[in-house]
Formats: sequence, structure tokens, C-alpha cells
Amino acid sequence: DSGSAKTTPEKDDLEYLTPVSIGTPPQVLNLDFDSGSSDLWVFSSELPQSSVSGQSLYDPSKSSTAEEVQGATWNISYGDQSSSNGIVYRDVVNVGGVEFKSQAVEIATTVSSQFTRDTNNDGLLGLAFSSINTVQPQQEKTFFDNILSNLDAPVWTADLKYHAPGTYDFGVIDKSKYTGDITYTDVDQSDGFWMFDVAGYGFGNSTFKAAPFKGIADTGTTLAMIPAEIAGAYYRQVKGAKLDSQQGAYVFPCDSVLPDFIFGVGNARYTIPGKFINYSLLDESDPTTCFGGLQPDMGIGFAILGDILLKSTFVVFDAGTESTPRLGFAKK
Ligand SMILES: O=C(NNC1=NCCC1)c1ccc(Br)cc1
Repeated sequence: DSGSAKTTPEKDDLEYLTPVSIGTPPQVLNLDFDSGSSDLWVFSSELPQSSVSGQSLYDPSKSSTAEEVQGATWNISYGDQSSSNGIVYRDVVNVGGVEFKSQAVEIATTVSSQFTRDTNNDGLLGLAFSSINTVQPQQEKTFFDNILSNLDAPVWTADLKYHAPGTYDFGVIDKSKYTGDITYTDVDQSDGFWMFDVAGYGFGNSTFKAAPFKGIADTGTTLAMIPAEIAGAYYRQVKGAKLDSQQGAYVFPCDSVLPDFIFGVGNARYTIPGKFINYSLLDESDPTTCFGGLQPDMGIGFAILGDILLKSTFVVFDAGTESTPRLGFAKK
């Protein structure tokens, strides 16, 4: 099997939403594909109306193939302090033409206010490793893990774009989506994430610095959270940039010209255009102050390489054969 699903950015590329078909007859929900978590959960008919503001709801009672997983519950919180929890059904799930008949579909009975406010986001589809799935008492597998043995190749790929729709592919590496070679690097999955070594960085007129640091490839995080000293050195090149102590984030005049940011994977070098790093207005009421797409990580010991970085490349998430999983990066 192989399949391809179009993914569409919300305003400012805050997140990318991908249609997923669940149940019989199919109920289509738009989910946030998240390589930083491993639960597939959806807004559901079981939520109090006060928690729903326009989202599409999965109603298992309307699906002839839905079966409740007796006694199973889930409870997740994300890096941005959002959270959700609920109970578990199994049902047929189809992504871009690739189907799994008994996927754990975690239905929300509670969602935090960030999710309620995010009116087009109907839930998440986790694509990190199944070792961090939160279902209890028996952990469930991710959609990718479930379909892996049926895929023509043990991979999924992300082709995210700046302010434009992209694609998530499963089971195939589409040569039309990248140029040159794919550079692969080993993944350490021990924390359940797609964690890899960034070989170094460069920006503006400074030469590339071979200063390796670890990071996770996280399609569910909007920005790129990098080591604080690197973020500091980058914004020192931006006239008027400052660390907004209230946000704990760098802001700068919106008319700033931001340098490109180079990152290394193995011997390869990839460029995040400065344009991508001029992420958005800090708030709609002040059109002169903008918010950076590169921000300091919170000292958790590794970087969180979210969409700002991922959208500048074509990324292969490779489960590998019996060997270790790996990540591939290519220019596009
Ligand atoms: O939650 C994480 N990624 N996904 C999402 N963020 C917001 C909604 C979905 C995340 C994962 C690992 C680390 Br370390 C920090 C954050």
C-alpha cells in the first residue's frame, strides 16, 4: 500500500490540518498530524457542547464498524500546555487511501480551552513512537505502526509548505517532491520521539559552526525551539530584536530583514529562509511588532524542530527494516 493526503495550513501556518476518514459510513475529520505525540484522538459527540466551537465530531454510534475498547482511557498534555482525555473505540481509519480496519480512535470527553478555541482542528493523529501512546490499561499503536507491514516502504514523508498546502505520504518516497539526494541520519527513539543530531548551524554572514545539538522532528509544533545561545546569536543580527520577557520569546520590528538560518544534517546543509522566521504579528493590535519563528528551547536538553524548520525541507520518517529508525532530509 501507499497513499497521499493533502495537508492545509491554518492562518500563519500555526498548524497543518489533514482530512482523515473514520468509520462506516465514513466520517471525515481534519486532524493535526503530530510527529511529537502518539495518540489519535478526535472531537466527539461525547463532549459537552461548551467544549465545541465549530469542530466536526466523530460519533461512534453512527458507525457500524465502531467497537468500544472496554475500560480503556487516555489522557494527554502537549508542550504548549494544551490537553485532552477520554475513552477509546476501534474503527476503520483511512488516510490518503491507506486504510487500517481496527485503529484505536481515542474520543475526547474533555478538551482544554486551546482546543475549543481552535475551531478547524478536529483532533490529532500521532506519528511519534507507540511507546508514548497514553491509552491505559493497555497501550495502543499509532496509525503508522498499524499500517507499517502493509506499506510498500516503511516510511511516511512530510512536504509542508510556507502559507500553502503540502502533503503527507505513506509507504512511498515521491521523487517529484524534492531535489538532489536525501541525507539520512540515525534516530534515537528512546524518549518516543524522532530525535536526531543537528550537525551545526549558520546564519547571515557568519560561517557554518559545527556545534552539534540534539532535536526532535515535531510536525505538531509551529516554531523551531533551538538552544538559547544560538537563538541569542541569531537575533543579535536583527536590528531592534529583543527578548520579550513576558513571552520569553524574541520579537522585532515587522519590517526587519531577517537572515536565513542554515542547519546541518550530516554533511548536508539546509536553509530556513529569513522570510519563514518573520513568523507573525505579536498581536493584531500592534502592526509593527513581529514574533520570531526561531525561539529558545526551554532548556529541556534538546531542541524542538517544528514546522518553521520542517517546511524548508522534504522529510522522510523511516521506520527502517529491523535496524534503527532514521530521518531523511532533502532540499526542494
Ligand atoms: O506537544 C508536542 N508536540 N505536539 C504538539 N504540540 C501542540 C499540539 C501538538 C511536544 C512534543 C515534545 C516536546 Br519536548 C514538546 C512538545
